[in-house]
This record gives sequence, structure tokens and C-alpha cells, in this order.
Amino acid sequence: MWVRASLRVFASGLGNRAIWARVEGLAAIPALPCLRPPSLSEKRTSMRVLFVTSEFAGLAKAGGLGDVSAALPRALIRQGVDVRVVMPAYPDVLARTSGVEVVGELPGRAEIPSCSIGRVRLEDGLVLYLLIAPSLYDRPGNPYCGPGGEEWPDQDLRFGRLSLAAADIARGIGGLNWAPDLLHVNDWPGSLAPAYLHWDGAPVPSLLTAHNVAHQGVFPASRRAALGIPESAFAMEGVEFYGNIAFLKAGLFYASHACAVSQTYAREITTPAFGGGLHGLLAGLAGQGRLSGIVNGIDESWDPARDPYLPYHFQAEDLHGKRMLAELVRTSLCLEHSEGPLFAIVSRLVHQKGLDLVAEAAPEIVRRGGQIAILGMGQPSVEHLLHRVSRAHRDQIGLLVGFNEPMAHRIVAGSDFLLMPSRFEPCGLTQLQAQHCGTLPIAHATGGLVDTIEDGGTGLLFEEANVEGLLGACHRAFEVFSHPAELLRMRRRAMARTFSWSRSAEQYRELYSLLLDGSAPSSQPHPRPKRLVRRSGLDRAA
Ligand SMILES: Nc1ncnc2c1ncn2[C@@H]1O[C@H](COP(=O)(O)OP(=O)(O)O[C@H]2O[C@H](CO)[C@@H](O)[C@H](O)[C@H]2O)[C@@H](O)[C@H]1O
Repeated sequence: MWVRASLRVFASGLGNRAIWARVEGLAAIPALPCLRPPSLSEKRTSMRVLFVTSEFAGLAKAGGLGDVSAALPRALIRQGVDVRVVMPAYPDVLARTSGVEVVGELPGRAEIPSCSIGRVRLEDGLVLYLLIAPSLYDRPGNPYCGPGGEEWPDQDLRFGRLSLAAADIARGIGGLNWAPDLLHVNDWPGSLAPAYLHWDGAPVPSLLTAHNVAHQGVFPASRRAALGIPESAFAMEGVEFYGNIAFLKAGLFYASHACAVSQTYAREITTPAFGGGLHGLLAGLAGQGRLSGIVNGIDESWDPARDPYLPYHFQAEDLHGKRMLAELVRTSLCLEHSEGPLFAIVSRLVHQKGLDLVAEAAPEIVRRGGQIAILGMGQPSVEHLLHRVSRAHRDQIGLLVGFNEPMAHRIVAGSDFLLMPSRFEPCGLTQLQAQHCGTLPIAHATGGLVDTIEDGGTGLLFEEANVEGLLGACHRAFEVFSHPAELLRMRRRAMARTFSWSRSAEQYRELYSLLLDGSAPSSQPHPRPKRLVRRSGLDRAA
């Protein structure tokens, strides 16, 4: 009962601090000590989970979901969960993996074509199931768009294929010698999976993590039959959303449980301002204890003392390498030498990220002696705004358009401050990476930014997402920068924080356990698994 009550608070995020602390306590259960980190395949496993994603960092990444997909399953495996990943076999994925073996076949449904399942075991033992459907996935570009940035017109079939494959694998179809106890789907591309499970009468529990409810996978109602959606499901209690089909809405409706990537965002999306029209459904889930918030972690490669992308390394006690990196960034972006603060932006260039506010604030930042290093790509309108302001201040503002992982690490690690005026931010990873490198985030107080930045301690938050708010925080940053002892205190405090994936993985594992043994509030009762499930120091034979 204790866990169930905690989960409900955890889920709804109601500010009862006493109970909340107990939830935090859950997250703090230490992992078993081990002298040598075992390889992923060596660990004894218990729960079987299929992690459904459209991105995977290192193989095909468009944003933060790629980072999460590459890190969270590995962290879960280290905690004894048998997690495997299913994703489309984009050309980049096939080019960057070797030894892909075709191990199964999946039937099509309606206009969704059949596909083969390729299996590859990555070097550390993580198993990926790759959906080989050349008519859908053998195209250039990133997971969602062609090389010119245009979205593919058949996105519904591309990700309907992913969703259906996940559901079918969970039902034991496809010829794999493995089936999950639970499906963990991510964002709208996997969101029809819980719906297919429901329509096919398969009692497999599912968790949907929403990394960003602004992206919902909305398609015309006329596509219903093409996706194999039963006519009766085109209803408010189903896939229908303002006369269209919405993958994310369907996932939220049919999944056993939903999760957002921070507690604050989990609360925010139950309101009209952040819920993207889904706030009613989300508030209902929260009321039933079926909406949780689990904050992301960051990859271990973001350690400034070891990061392979950094030509100079540093740590909190000796920041010489950080200064060398700042110089390298200035040179790379053709900025002039300066003793003033260097502000960083590494971001998708989209409306969400509030970079139009940076374009407005930039002349004042430069006037006070600051410089700005920007790396990103995205909407042409945002790129254009940033181009204009960087051209107006050539020696002080540098803009690199493109996706460049080594440069992202150098800019984040070498800068003094990170600008993150996001209008909304479900979790945010860059502010975690920055703090780990002693780069203080200046951020709008929203979503995961509130949950992960300590205002005045490890960064600077501002309340209103407007240029006055941003400039107010930048003025505070200049003050901090002009007091080296204060700057050092904040840097050290930021660098001392840990944002490890093991903490998030522990919370996900706990949630999986609760869903599997039926004690978490969920849309439907699921049969208990036949194996032993370990929970919070309490062993229960299921
Ligand atoms: N041009 C570039 N070159 C190289 N690297 C680049 C880059 N632009 C961005 N990156 C990297 O991509 C990642 C982006 O992370 P964000 O959290 O900002 O993700 P995003 O908004 O895409 O994801 C959504 O999902 C994530 C994951 O849950 C949430 O944290 C977030 O709030 C939500 O909006 C970071 O690792 C960053 O360093």
C-alpha cells in the first residue's frame, strides 16, 4: 500500500512534500556494489521489456529521444531488466551496425506492409530489433524528414508499422524466441502499439513515455482503414482527436500508464497551456494515478575529465582545460579573443526553444561584453533570425548550422553559461550536460528546467518567457561572472550534481514492477508474471 500511495503522489505531482520525500527515497535505493562493471549480457535478468523508439543516438538521432533511447535501456539492463529495443532499419542504422541477422517476419495489416525483423547485438550486448521495410524506411534524411527538411507524406504508415510491430512482437508473433512482459513505447511514433494490443485482445501491459506532447502524430480520419483501426475506435474514447486520428492520444488512452520526462512537466501537461489539447485526458490519468514524471539522466561520455570529444580535459579543482576549450570555440566560430563571458546554445532551432528571445537579447549581451556560440539546426525561420543577428555582430556571435556532436560537446564544455529560454521544456538534456561541465544554465523556469536547475546555486532561472525575463537573468549572469569566487562556487556546485541514468532507470524499473504485478493504477488489470519480481526490498512470488 505504501508504494501504491507513493506512486499516486509521484504520478500526480501534488506538492505534498512529506510523501514526496518518500518517493525520492525510492529513487535513492543504491545499486548493488560491484567492482567491475559487468557487460550488459552477463547480468541475470528478470522482467522482459521491449523499448519502442524511432531514434537511437549513434545510429539515427534527431533530438533528445535518441539520447534517451541509447542510454535508458542500457541503464535498465545494468539493473537486471532484460530490455531490447525495436526501431526502424533506416539506412544510417544499417550502415552503422554489422552482423544484422534476419530472425523473423511480421505480417502487414490494411495498408501497413509486412516487414522482416533484423536482430543485432551491439558491442556491449544490447539487442536491437530492426524493422526492415525498404518501402517505408530506405530513404535519406533523418528519422522524420528528407534531406531538405520536408516531412514524409506517409508518416502514418511508417510509424503505424513501428507500433504494429511492437504490439505483434509482444503477442509472440514474428518468430522471435523472445517476447516481452511489458511494452515501453516512446512518443507518438510508437503510440499506436497499446491500441493494437487492445484491439487484438492481448493483455500485455504498456507504458507510454511522452517526451513532448506538442508532437502528436495527427492524421486525417480518412486514414483510419489504412492503419487497420477498427471503426468503433474512431471515437472520443479511442483514437479520435478533433475529427482526426492522433497517435499520441490513442497511446495515452490505451496504455496502462503514462509518464512524462519530469515531474513539473507531468503537472504542466494537465493544464490547457501545456497539454496541447490533451490536458483533459492527461488530468484524468493523473487523477487515476496513471501519470508519472521521471526525469532523464545524461550519458557518461559527458564527463569533462574524460570526454573523448574534448581535446582539453578539466575538473572542478582545475578549470584550465575549460579556458583552453573556450579559446578553441572562439577560434572555431571566428570570434575575437575576449575576457568576457561566453554564452552557449546547442539546440534544435525550433519555436519551443525560445531562440527568438535570444536574437532580441543578443545586442544587449554583446554590449555588456558577452559572446555567444550557437550550434543547431531546425526551422528555417529560426535559423534566419539567428543568422541575421550573428551577421550583425560577426566578431561576437558565431552560428554553426548543422548537427555536430563533437562541436556540441566542445561548446557546452567550454562556455561559461548556457542559454535555454525554452517556452516549454519537458525535461531538457543540454542543461544537465552543461552543469556537469560547470557551464551555468540560464533558463526559463518551466518543466524539467525547474526540476534540474537550482536557481542561484547551479544556474539562473527566470519566470516569464520574454526578453525582459531573459535579459534579467543575463544581467545576473554578468554579476556572477564579475565575482570569480561566486562563479567558482556555482560551477563547483553544478559539477558536483549527478544526473546519472541509474537513478532514472531505478524509477522506471520500479514502475515496470508495479505495472507487472498489478499494483500500479493502470487502465486494465494485467495477469501477474510468473517470475519473481523484486520491489523495494520486498520479494514477492508472482
Ligand atoms: N545541432 C546539434 N548538434 C549536436 N547535438 C545536438 C544539436 N542540437 C541538439 N543536440 C543534442 O541533442 C540533444 C537535445 O536534447 P533536448 O533535451 O534539448 O531534446 P529535444 O527537445 O530534442 O527532446 C525532447 O525529448 C527530450 C528527451 O526526453 C527532452 O529532454 C526534451 O525536453 C524534449 O523536448 C542534446 O543531447 C543536445 O546536445
